[in-house]
Amino acid sequence: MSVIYDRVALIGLGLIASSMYWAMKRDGLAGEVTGYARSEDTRNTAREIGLCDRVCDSIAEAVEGADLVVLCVPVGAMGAVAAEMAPHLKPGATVSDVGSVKVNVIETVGPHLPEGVHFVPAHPLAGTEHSGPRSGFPELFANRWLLIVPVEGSDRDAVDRLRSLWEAMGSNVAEMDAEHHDLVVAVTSHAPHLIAYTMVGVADDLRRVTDSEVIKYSAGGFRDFTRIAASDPTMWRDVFLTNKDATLEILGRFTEELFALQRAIRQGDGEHLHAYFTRTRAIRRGIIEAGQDTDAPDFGRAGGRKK
Ligand SMILES: NC(=O)C1=CN([C@@H]2O[C@H](COP(=O)(O)OP(=O)(O)OC[C@H]3O[C@@H](n4cnc5c(N)ncnc54)[C@H](O)[C@@H]3O)[C@@H](O)[C@H]2O)C=CC1
Ligand SMILES: O=C(O)C(=O)Cc1ccc(O)cc1
Repeated sequence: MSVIYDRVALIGLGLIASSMYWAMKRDGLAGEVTGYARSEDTRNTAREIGLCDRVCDSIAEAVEGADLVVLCVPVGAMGAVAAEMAPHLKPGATVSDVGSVKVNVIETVGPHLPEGVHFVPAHPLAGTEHSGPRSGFPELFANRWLLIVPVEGSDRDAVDRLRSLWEAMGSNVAEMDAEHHDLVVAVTSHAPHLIAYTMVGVADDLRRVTDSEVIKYSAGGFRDFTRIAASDPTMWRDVFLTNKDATLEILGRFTEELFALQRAIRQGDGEHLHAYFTRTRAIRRGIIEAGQDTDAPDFGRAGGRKK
């Protein structure tokens, strides 16, 4: 594949930035890629493992001359990072990010960017419970969604170029407005993470069940919860603090439904439980039949896993 950006700067060298670097380098999508992380330890690790063509000791040096700058730091750090780099951006550069929340990032980053710099926020719906510079791998984005959230006046060419980079890294790209994005991910990602954190916390509190039993007898569902609950605490603290309204809205609805199911169990209302589970099963089957579950094994269904 051919070079899409001559110079790319990655700010924050963790799971997402390192996966982007390995994917871009594997397929020759970028010329020189510079990197910066706040901690010296992280910068040294990056140098040691060859993450980035040049690891810089300041943001100014990293973004100097870059055609694309991607902010890959926790959502709560985006505004401060944008303020620090803004005076050093090349006119005509594109600034993007990979944050899990979009309204807050647009509000905190946008005002710092000078005229003539194109802001194209984005969010890869791909990740793992691992973090840091050693955790990335080039296939992370393959067959995963990448949501682009253009801001008012976003330059069409800048959006299309960023889209072509993510498509070249294997993503399926869709565009969405910021409020809608934050509500969608509150349902599909943020509330589920909080539920997993809570369930693992409950198991940990329940002294009558020992840790070894929790691990030994974990069936699929709880095992997934423990994996999710091992995710980076800083990243997830920032997600909940910055996607507050949408997450609280979904958790409010969740609690109401949970109370209704709790009452059905207490009252022995099997009809309610059966009807509820029948409805949720139909939703899952609908997703698989529509070929929208890129994770599900392909049991010969039409469409199958996206290639
Ligand atoms: N981990 C995941 O599964 C996904 C994460 N995201 C988003 O991507 C972003 C990055 O996440 P990860 O790569 O997972 O995080 P990570 O924890 O692996 O890496 C974050 C990096 O940012 C650096 N950093 C933190 N504060 C900084 C600051 N003020 N200035 C410069 N560097 C700073 C850290 O040292 C670290 O190198 C977050 O905004 C997150 O919401 C998006 C999709 C999936
Ligand atoms: O590891 C998992 O199950 C995830 O859900 C990964 C993930 C985490 C945060 C995002 O904003 C997008 C994807």
